Amino acid sequence: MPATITMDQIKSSPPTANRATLATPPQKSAPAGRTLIDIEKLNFFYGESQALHDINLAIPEKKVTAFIGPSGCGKSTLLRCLNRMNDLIDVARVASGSIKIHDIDIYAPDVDVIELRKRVGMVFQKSNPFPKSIYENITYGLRLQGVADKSRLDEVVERSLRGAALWDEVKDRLHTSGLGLSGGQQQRLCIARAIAVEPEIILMDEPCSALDPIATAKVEELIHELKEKFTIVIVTHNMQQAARCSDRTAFFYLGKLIEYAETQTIFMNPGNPQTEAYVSGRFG
Ligand SMILES: Nc1ncnc2c1ncn2[C@@H]1O[C@H](COP(=O)(O)OP(=O)(O)OP(=O)(O)O)[C@@H](O)[C@H]1O
Repeated sequence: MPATITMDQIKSSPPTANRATLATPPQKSAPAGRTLIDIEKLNFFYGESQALHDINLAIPEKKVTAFIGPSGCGKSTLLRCLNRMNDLIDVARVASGSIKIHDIDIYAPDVDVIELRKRVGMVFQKSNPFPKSIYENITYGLRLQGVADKSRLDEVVERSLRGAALWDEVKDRLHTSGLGLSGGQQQRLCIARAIAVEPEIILMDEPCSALDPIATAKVEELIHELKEKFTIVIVTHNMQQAARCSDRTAFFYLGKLIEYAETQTIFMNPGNPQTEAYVSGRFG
């Protein structure tokens, strides 16, 4: 079972006073299920250019939440805010607002970012296995944490590969290069690598955009299975994929959250004309 984020795990010291001074947020759509990630009045800039405007979003646990919207609307930026990957970009900054996971502000100065990224894993658009064996790809994160026990590593490799629906295809070639797998297998290997360290949340940035329809179907099926254990947030350009895979959908336009609701509502009965125009293919 994946571990739950605790204060001790993602924080290196007790809460600071500044967290309590955040302004009361305006009302936001309530998620179906317990809120795990709570985004409040988030304003984000690249240099002088504002990429996200006053985002309020409550993401439920153990569900799949899709971010959709036309190119440049800020989907990936918001996704990367959730595990502070944007910290790696010099000009990027959260100007105001907060993102809380289990009620802990992940931008508080005392948060251990490495620990946060362990709890909030990421799978990218293009699969990026390390140029190492399948086995070493999966065990890399654990070894960094100092785990050396072979039977424990073997067990994690099998569990992670089974979890990523890849075990049967690779169990006889664990010590061959991960780069020798097909594109779809490589993406599932990256998912296996992400779940090996037992995150609670998995962020996926267009995970199927480089895959053919068969590999895409496998990853979509996998996403469906993974939500039993993990909270998943997925960015996708593919409307059908959002409709098939997700429980909740957030539609963004020009850096603003336009509508957030049950996926079925967004696609069948959207409340906003811009959402309606986008999901029906009239723009974007
Ligand atoms: N590293 C960066 N430096 C400066 N501006 C950036 C950077 N990354 C993204 N932006 C800008 O921020 C805005 C939002 O980009 P983002 O990539 O989040 O959008 P997106 O909705 O994910 O787009 P796409 O669907 O094309 O991937 C865009 O105007 C983009 O040009």
